[in-house]
Formats: sequence, C-alpha cells, structure tokens
Amino acid sequence: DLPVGFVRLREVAPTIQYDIRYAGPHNFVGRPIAAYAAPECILTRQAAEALAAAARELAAQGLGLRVYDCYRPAQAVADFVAWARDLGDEAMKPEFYPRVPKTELFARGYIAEKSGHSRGSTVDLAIVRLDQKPAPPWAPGEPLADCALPMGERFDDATLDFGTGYDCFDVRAHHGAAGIPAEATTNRETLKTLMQRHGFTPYAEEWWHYTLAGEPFPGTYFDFPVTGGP
Ligand SMILES: C[C@@H](N)C(=O)N[C@H](C)C(=O)O
Ligand SMILES: [Zn+2]
Repeated sequence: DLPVGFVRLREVAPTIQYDIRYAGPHNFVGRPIAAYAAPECILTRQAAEALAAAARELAAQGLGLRVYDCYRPAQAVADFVAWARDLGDEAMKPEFYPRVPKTELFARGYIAEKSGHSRGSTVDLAIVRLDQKPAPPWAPGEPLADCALPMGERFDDATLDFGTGYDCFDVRAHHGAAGIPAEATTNRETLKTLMQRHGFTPYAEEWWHYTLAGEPFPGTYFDFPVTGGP
C-alpha cells in the first residue's frame, strides 16, 4: 500500500522505538497533524536500512533509537503553514517556542515550507537506553514546561539528555549551542557521529533532524498519508 521504494521502518528495524508526535496532541501545534492517520514511521528503503544499521551498532552499548517523525506528507506541511498564519493560536508556545515569535518559526529554519521529510529520507530521532522504562505520555491540559529547561524540569520523554526536548525551537537546540550540560553535548556528538557513519547529514538548527545523503528521491515531495498498514 506504499509507493514503490518506501517501507514501514518496523519491517526493517523492529527494535527502533516510536514516539510519532504529529499523530497525537504533544507537538508544537497541540493536535494531530493532517494526514497522520497512524503513529507510524514510513521511510525510503535506503533510509530505513541505514537507520537499522545505526540501531544495530548502538545496541552493542545497550542503547537504541527512538524516532519522532519520518516521512511527512505534503498535506501535513501545508497544515503547519496554515497553523502558522493563525497568530491567535499560541497554545503550545510555552513549551515549544517560548523565545521565538510565531511569525519567525519558518524564517529561522525551525519548520520548512517544503520539508525534506516529504522526500522520505529524513528522520527526527533521539537515543534511548534500552533498559529505560518508557515515560508516561503527555496528556492535553497538563502544564507546559519550557523545552530548553534542564532535564528534570522540562517534559521528560526518557531519552538521553540532548540539552532540550524534541522540536524545541530555540538556539539551545542548535548544534554547537552554548549553555547546555557537557553530557548533552556529548550525547549530541554521539548521535551525530553515528548518523554520519551511516550516511546521514545533520541540520544545524535542530539536533534531532537528519537527512540521508544520496537520498533516492531528491526532487520529489510525496503526499500519501501516514497509515498503519497491515
Ligand atoms: C518541525 C521540525 N520537526 C522539522 O523537521 N523541521 C525541519 C526544518 C522541517 O520542517 O523540515
Ligand atoms: Zn525534522
């Protein structure tokens, strides 16, 4: 049921954990995003196989990968663009972009109007300890904590400390950022060198965002929905 060249990550890398934020309410918009019909990770086969190899390498150290977003339909990107125009809706600002005006989220590179995720070889992810119990999910109405607060004060999704939470649109999420703990800098470096060894390129503004170099569909922005499949 997927376009030729795409796979569900769980078929290629069954041990990789999922926290697909855009299929639920815990994201910078505060509701499920258009065309995310299931909390699923779909990628090009090349990207999925490269991630599977990265996860195998980490497992030897008792560590694993958790993906937040994979292939992103063009309709979902259009949903972000429409949300950004509604300046009256800043429901999730206190957690996800407390220091950036909503009007600048695209201009500062935190969200793309034409996203590499729609080409199917870009992934947002973190590293987890394999023996770590999953954190309870965030529920609508729970207090929102600034994503750039120290671990223990921001929302805890039980990953290693990367210095900020996922989709923290803030200078502290940039590679090379000052003001984050040394351990978080080390964890970012571990993720970056692992991903680079497996063919992915980092993104300066977001420690969690990687694109496969030599991706198979460099000029195609897909728009099929994210579904659970068989
Ligand atoms: C929104 C965030 N998770 C992300 O992926 N940002 C980049 C710039 C994108 O939208 O492609
Ligand atoms: Zn991303």
